Amino acid sequence: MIKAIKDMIDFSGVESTNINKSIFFGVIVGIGRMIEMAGIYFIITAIITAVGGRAPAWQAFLIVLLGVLVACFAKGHSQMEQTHAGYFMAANKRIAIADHIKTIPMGYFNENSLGELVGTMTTVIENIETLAPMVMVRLMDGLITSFVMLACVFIFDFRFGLTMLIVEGVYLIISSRMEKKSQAVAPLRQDSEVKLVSAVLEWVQGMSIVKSFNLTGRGDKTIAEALEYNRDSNTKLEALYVPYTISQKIVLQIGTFALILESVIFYLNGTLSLAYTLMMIIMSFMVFAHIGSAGSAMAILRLLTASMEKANKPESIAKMDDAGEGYNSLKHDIEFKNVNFSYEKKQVLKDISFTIPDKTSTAIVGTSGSGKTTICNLISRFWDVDSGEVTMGGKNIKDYTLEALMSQISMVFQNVYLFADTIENNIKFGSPNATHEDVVRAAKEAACDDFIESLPDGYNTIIGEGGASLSGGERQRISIARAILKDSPVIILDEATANVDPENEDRLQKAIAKLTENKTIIMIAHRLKTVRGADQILVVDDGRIVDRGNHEELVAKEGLYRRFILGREEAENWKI
Ligand SMILES: Nc1ncnc2c1ncn2[C@@H]1O[C@H](COP(=O)(O)OP(=O)(O)OP(=O)(O)O)[C@@H](O)[C@H]1O
Repeated sequence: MIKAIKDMIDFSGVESTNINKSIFFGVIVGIGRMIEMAGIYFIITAIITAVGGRAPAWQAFLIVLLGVLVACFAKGHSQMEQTHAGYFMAANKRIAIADHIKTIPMGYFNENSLGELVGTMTTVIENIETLAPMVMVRLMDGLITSFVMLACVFIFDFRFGLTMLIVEGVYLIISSRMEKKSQAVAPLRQDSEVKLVSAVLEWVQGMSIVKSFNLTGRGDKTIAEALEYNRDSNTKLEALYVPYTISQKIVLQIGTFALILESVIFYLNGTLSLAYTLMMIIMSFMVFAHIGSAGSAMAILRLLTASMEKANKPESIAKMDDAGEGYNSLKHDIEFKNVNFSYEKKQVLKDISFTIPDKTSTAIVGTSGSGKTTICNLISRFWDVDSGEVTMGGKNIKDYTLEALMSQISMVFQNVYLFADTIENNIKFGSPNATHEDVVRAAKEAACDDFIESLPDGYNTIIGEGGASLSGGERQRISIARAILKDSPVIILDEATANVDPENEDRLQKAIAKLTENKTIIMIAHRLKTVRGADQILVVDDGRIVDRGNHEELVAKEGLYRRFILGREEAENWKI
């Protein structure tokens, strides 16, 4: 239990101050309750003895009122601090995870399900958000107040103190057994909740496939299994708790009964005054409330430690080495020197070497799966090379911080992802300080100003998640506007023209020309027109550069490129 409390304090970070404040106010609540009890005792004495008329009873009533006020005031503050700590520690954790995720290699997403991360960021942290401060406060103030009360009762009459000590001792032994027992089952429950989120996420993401291939059976089966696992682990945990919570309740009821019985016996044998007897009978219903509250918190303790372990996991993923410096070269030539690269065990790039001179354009062509996208991903350090090196501006890209490197590169992907936000914010994504005028200028240059203006809310139109409410071409032009606004010296284009209808192609070509003006460009191009204009063409086959040169040089010699061109000219109307 001590370790669990220590873990919670570590997890709460800067918010531990608020939790401590909440515990402090919790103890004040206990003191308020004790004042109430003292007031009740004085009322009883005043009524029984009737010495001094009505005044002592009214004065005693004021003491009870004081106790109630102290308890209410402290309870309110304790609750406020607790809520603040919960929401802020959860928010801090989510931000810390998000910051960490930005610095880990993309390989993590190959090996781990996205749902696992989403489940951690949502359900798991939400559990901690609502439960952790409450458990800490109940546990700490419950234990502290119970011990203070126990000490007071001991001083008042050691016979009652002894009974309370035995009852609370047995109660704590049962609670700690329950806490230990739940150690094995609680992580299963957390795991099952994450699995359920994963299953639902996968099902929703693949909805179009589910519909078009009528695979409802398979999708439903995955969700049904996740639900079953969730139900079983929840039932198992609850079943484990039941005998212990029943025993806890019985022990406290016996404790209350024992205190009442003792009061009656001691009164009858003349060792306890009537006033004390009545007060003890009333107190016997109140003295165990705090230990009961601590016990119920102990039941949730393991669930919380399991949640915290899960929430801490993403931050333990090894970061990419980011110890570099800022980008201080004016040049942006890129060089691959004997680069080898594998995704897990599969080697994809094999001893690749080439140079892209500053402010020139390079088209990468090759068969599907030959490694074109991988080359682009290594330039932006989405992954690190296995051996060899990639340099930019004459320095290994690992010698720059990730932020410095990414500030030099803009990417226009084949599948554009837009965030569920306004069009303006999507364009401003890489340049948060840009003004509205800058956004409009970039949109005009990317040939998307017309369609944006025709939308009911113009630049303030909210785009559906992933850009679902726009056509492929519209999404692509917005992503070009985003890149134009960022104005980086290096542009990576991955089949940027693939989604555009012939009508818009001209405008898009102009947009791309504007984007790439005076820049170092690497493009995975499918259109002959684009490839033809490149200063250099790299022909990739099975992870190797098998040919390089400009269009004229490459068509003049026998090789893969020439075969591509001749074959595709006939087959696909001049598309590579
Ligand atoms: N994230 C990944 N994890 C594991 N293997 C991958 C990953 N991405 C790509 N690969 C594999 O690496 C090889 C090269 O992929 P890459 O995407 O670089 O090819 P490409 O030439 O761009 O293909 P295409 O023209 O079809 O887009 C392929 O065999 C692919 O299956």
